[in-house]
Amino acid sequence: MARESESGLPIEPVYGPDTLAGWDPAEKLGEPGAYPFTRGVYPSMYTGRPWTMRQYAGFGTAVESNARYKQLIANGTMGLSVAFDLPTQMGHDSDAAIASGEVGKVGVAIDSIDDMRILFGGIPLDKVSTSMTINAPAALLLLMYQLVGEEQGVAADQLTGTIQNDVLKEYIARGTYIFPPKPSLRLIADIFKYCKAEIPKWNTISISGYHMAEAGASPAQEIAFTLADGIEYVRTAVAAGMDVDDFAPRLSFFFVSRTTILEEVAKFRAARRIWAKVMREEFGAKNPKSLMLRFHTQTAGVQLTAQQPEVNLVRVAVQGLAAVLGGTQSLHTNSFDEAIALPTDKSARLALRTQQVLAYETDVTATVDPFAGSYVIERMTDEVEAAAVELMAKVEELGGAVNAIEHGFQKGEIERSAYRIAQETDSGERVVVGVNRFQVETEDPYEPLRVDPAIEAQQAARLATLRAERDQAAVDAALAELKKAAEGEDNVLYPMKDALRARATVGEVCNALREVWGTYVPTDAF
Ligand SMILES: C[C@H](C(=O)O)C(=O)SCCNC(=O)CCNC(=O)[C@H](O)C(C)(C)COP(=O)(O)OP(=O)(O)OC[C@H]1O[C@@H](n2cnc3c(N)ncnc32)[C@H](O)[C@@H]1OP(=O)(O)O
Repeated sequence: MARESESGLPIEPVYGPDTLAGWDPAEKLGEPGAYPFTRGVYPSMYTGRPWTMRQYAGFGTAVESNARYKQLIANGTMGLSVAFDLPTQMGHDSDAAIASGEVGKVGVAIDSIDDMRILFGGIPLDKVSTSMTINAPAALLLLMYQLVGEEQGVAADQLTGTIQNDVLKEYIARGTYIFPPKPSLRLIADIFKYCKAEIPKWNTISISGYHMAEAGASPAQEIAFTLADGIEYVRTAVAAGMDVDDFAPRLSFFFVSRTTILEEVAKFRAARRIWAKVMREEFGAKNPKSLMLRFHTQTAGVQLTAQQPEVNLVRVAVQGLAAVLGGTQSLHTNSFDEAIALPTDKSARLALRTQQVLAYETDVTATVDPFAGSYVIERMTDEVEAAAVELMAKVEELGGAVNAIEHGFQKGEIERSAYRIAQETDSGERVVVGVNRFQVETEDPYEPLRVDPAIEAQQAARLATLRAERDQAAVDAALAELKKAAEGEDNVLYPMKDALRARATVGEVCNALREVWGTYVPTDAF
């Protein structure tokens, strides 16, 4: 009997040559590194260079996070990935009333250029690529990174990295939005233009399905809604006067990797094929780099369990393997204790070691796209692609990603899928080892890492010093210029950079924009 995949598609007990009757490898696959990029974005893939091992980290103050980054680099990590605390993500200073209790909790607290300088102290920005998971205030953090680079003597055209900058999925699944869709999209177009002119090697956005998947989206929904968001961004930038080949090579993506290896591999391959077609056929992109869907992967946090947490090491290895077999460019493997608390030094190291085993002890990196031609993988790739394309057509019928968000479409679909998963887990139909089967009577005690609550007061004291020391008139003048640009059509990033250089804080800059653009309030249907 056929089993159902996570996307609700059939998985037959046996596939054979008939499965691929009429299937044309030239059309469906092409060569690795060539249209439609099913087999991967680079001709040599990991035989030329392994994926970037990029562990998401950050907590407490810039001092603690800087120490963690140095430890990760010493252990062999290949790129940095910064987690910011919620106040920073929402554009509030650490001493704002609304920040109370959250400072430094889920990531590092960054209030100003002073914190950013400490965060990257002793880390040469021309040698490392840095991803920053920041959305509504993405422009601010990017500019502060550029300013720190300037202080280190690193020219902007030498900087490499990524800002997440994907506000549409914040409305759908993640929640750290500030402004309404229209000014948010305008800000994103300003970022694309600024990077093209000033920081050309920067990946300007990481269009993310990960959080939708964590909220319950199936693999087909995950790629459909993510690619639909991608289409909205491309339309926005084109409408703002950019040539598609001027910004599309620097778009990047971010997906989850679950324990269901076969469907995940199919998903990654299908996503590449859909994006290549959309970019060529709908947007007329000519540069092959514009057609390449490059992506980061994080292993599925939602599949980790607080029960028997060491079992998560095994899950993460399987999930990481799926990402590598699917051709990811960059990977974060979760730490086994992440269902309980922030990773300790040891668990963060073990997570990285998992990637190193995959890269250097297995043979899956010895040949490109090892699953190509497999009856089941090629069939599933076609089926996930068809399911995703169908969902993307529904988004189009609703008028594109933003209108569909305002109708509550993506959220509703994801919630239905999440409900199905919860029901299957409750009934035992979906086995979760250690949770609904193979439990133990008593769990081993576990001592999680805790963030020191005193850091909130420390950050507030730093802010008080900063406000006393800086040239307030210069800050006020720069913020006034920023507001003027936000009211009109000038690129806001240039006056924003002047304000940040003058030591305006994250909260002050975001408040200036809030005054002009307002804030987003979800609609009832949402
Ligand atoms: C859950 C949590 C939350 O808070 O909610 C989160 O969201 S955490 C979210 C965390 N997010 C992230 O960490 C996102 C990470 N994203 C990225 O790093 C990027 O956007 C990425 C996916 C495009 C990967 O970039 P990367 O620099 O690591 O890797 P690339 O593939 O671009 O490779 C780096 C350079 O090496 C070259 N290169 C790589 N492989 C090959 C090969 N086989 N042959 C020839 N060249 C190659 C590339 O062309 C590129 O150079 P050139 O550039 O010159 O072409």
